[in-house]
Amino acid sequence: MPFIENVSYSDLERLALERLTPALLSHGFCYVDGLLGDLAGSAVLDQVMEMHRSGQLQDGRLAGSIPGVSRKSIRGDQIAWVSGSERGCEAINFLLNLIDRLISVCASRLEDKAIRERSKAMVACYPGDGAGYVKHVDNPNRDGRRLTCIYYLNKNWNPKEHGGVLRIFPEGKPYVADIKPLFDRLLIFWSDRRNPHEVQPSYSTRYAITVWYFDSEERAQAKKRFRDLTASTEQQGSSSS
Ligand SMILES: O=C(O)CCC(=O)Nc1cc2ccccc2cn1
Ligand SMILES: [Mn+2]
Repeated sequence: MPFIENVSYSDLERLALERLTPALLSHGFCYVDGLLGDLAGSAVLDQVMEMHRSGQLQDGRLAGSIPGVSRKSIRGDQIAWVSGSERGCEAINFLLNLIDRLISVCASRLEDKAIRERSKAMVACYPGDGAGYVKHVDNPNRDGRRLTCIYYLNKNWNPKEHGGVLRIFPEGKPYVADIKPLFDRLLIFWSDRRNPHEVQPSYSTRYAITVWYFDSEERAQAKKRFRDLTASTEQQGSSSS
């Protein structure tokens, strides 16, 4: 299905240079509305809704379980990881390519030039049962994730009625930033301790697609630490058995 590329590269480049990069450097986060336009944005929404309808979204996992604390009270999202090449993800793939182009223009001017790779896309749905996501930092311990990019898909979202606001608590700043998860809105922020954030309880179905861009050096070091850790635990395991 051919998509109308409603933003030429120059628009995209201008958006990245004149708005996204300065905001990331001064505030540490920024968002853009009307990224794809209604036609392409709705095509992405339709594909996400079909994934939800067909049961492809599963409960988000926690790093560790806490006895007596229900997972849903910490994070109530249902997720699926997609590369974009799957059948039925063509519009999602179009979105990911556009965000890749935006970030590659930004990366050439941001504090580190090593933003070269990204995660798969995490398609997320908060089912609207009052679940949210407690305050957290995406990358508290240098796992390689540098930028968090979240594309929201929620038409006619009214926070007074539906909640679901993403609240960012910028480190060291006297204010918080309340971001409504509005349709065709792209939010970008530094993934590390500069941006603790929470999703407030959502009372309507709330869809979003997230990708994380890695700093290649930090990612390589994190992978090495993980390899060393698993090697040493296996060694201990074999020596104690
Ligand atoms: O939907 C939003 O507005 C943001 C939700 C959010 O922070 N999701 C999220 C999801 C995550 C999944 C795995 C690992 C870390 C994660 C960190 N954050
Ligand atoms: Mn997060």
